[in-house]
Amino acid sequence: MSVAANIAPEGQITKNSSTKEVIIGRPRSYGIEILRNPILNKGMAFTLEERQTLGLHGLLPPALVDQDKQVYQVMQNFYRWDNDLDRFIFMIGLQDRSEKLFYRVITENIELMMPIIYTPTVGLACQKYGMVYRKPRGLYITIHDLGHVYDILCNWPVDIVKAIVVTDGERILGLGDLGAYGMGIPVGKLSLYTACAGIPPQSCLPITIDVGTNNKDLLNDPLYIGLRQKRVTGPEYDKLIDEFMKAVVKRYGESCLIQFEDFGNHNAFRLLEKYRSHYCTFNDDIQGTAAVAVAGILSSLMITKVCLKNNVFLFQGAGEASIGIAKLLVKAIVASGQTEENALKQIWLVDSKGLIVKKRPKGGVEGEKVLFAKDHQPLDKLEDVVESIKPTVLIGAAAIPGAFTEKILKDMAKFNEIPVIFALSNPTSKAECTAEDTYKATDGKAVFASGSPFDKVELKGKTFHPGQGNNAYIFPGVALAVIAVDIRCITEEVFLAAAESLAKMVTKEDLAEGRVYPKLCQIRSVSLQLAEDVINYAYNNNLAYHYPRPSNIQEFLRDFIYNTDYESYLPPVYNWPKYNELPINA
Ligand SMILES: O=C([O-])CC(=O)C(=O)O
Ligand SMILES: [Mg+2]
Repeated sequence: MSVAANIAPEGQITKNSSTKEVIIGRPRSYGIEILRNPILNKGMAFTLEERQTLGLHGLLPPALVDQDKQVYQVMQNFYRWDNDLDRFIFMIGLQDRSEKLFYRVITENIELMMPIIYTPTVGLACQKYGMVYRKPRGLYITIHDLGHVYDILCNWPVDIVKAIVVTDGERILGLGDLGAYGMGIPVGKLSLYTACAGIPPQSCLPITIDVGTNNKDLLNDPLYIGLRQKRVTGPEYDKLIDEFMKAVVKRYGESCLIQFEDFGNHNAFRLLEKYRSHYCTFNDDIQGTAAVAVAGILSSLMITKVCLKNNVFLFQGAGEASIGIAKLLVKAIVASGQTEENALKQIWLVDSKGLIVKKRPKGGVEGEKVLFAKDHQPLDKLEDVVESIKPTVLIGAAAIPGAFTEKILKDMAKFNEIPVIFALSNPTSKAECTAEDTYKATDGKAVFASGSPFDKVELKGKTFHPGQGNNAYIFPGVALAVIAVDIRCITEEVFLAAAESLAKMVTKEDLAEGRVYPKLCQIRSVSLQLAEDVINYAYNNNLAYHYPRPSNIQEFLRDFIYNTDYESYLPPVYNWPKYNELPINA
């Protein structure tokens, strides 16, 4: 018998499935539901009046614990765990219990928490998602749901969603195909929407599109939570994505932002080109990463003092990140007054077949790579390429750990007074080299940044501060701008504006310490400033639909920002006359 069938009108005696006669009518109190709802739950911070009014009295221990003390209690628990995966599970548990407390803890301890709820730990959590999974968070749309995607979106209990992060799990960080286990990424990215840019969590929706996985380990994993089949590709895949895009607009309107995350290379570029001018969408791995890397390059040139047009850029990898960065870099070079032709000459790429040159013995050059193919003899090994073209800036984004060998790092220091080395692959285990390797091999001369965090390095009595060139400096601020002023077409120039904004926020002190990004502990104020700069760019270039243009953008944004303070659930006190003094109707 269904639960609904058991519920009788208030006070009526009925029978439940266990034949005992009980009063089942409307429960006297829904208080327990409030405690079970992470959006409403304040735990022991409910006041005595609230406990009595809401039917919570007796359901909680008698002590009152305000939010400050709850934060202290959370942190005490957090430090008890001796590994990051347990800390991740603990924090997700908190998110499931009390959303406001979760975001207060994350926001106030962002430097400590980001490596847990985001890269690198989120990567490990995705690899073990079958074990980590506790409660539903986000939507799963599978290839078998073709024709019903809108109905699934209608099952999401929130009617106003402003932003979706979607993955199909094919290339989760640098870890490859994790199928439905990839859900950790949209969830983690959206947590940063709130923690870094104050976007209310209720307006965010994580989605995993499950078309199967080609990861044999997962197909044999008894805990796997996704479809146990090979990836569906081709027209059927495209049909599902197309239906998904249309269903989002039907359910949430054309202003709903759709952030693509961790799709395979072949789909990422294709889908971005297909949808970018008709939908409010961007690809974080192509465009977000591009903006953060270009920002890092612009600020590292403040240290090296080599002007943009005199640099030689070499990319290890020619996938989403490398091509995205290379293309945005061309725009940055052109914006500094050079021709596109000259800008392209400065940028070299290496893929799995070696240096990208026009005539390759091992097959041709395709797609976006064609732009960057050079008239040069083919070279297979990165070491030979570095020796031959002598880059000033070396960027890794192909998830090949150790790709930047000691010889390469030493050569970079030989060819440049201050070499710039970015090991951007995630998580930490996939970085092309470590911060320590870099500083040691270059005798502390290099400017270094990585996608996932590295600790500071002590060398010969000096302290080096590696920067974290992660798109987390970009996507929350861009998303806030997009949502706040209704930007419906997110152009490449928006990301250039974001990159310039981020580079501008790097201070002289940061540069003096070799840091090419603002300190991570400032990421919240950085994201808000970046949002403001993007909003100004959008209004100046007719991209914002929100009308009229706010006169004070900071004040305007403040209205949007999620507040982690608990609200009172008691009714407001009205200034009415006493009831017995009210005139009585004749
Ligand atoms: O998630 C991150 O840390 C950065 C990113 O988008 C990726 O590596 O795919
Ligand atoms: Mg990504």
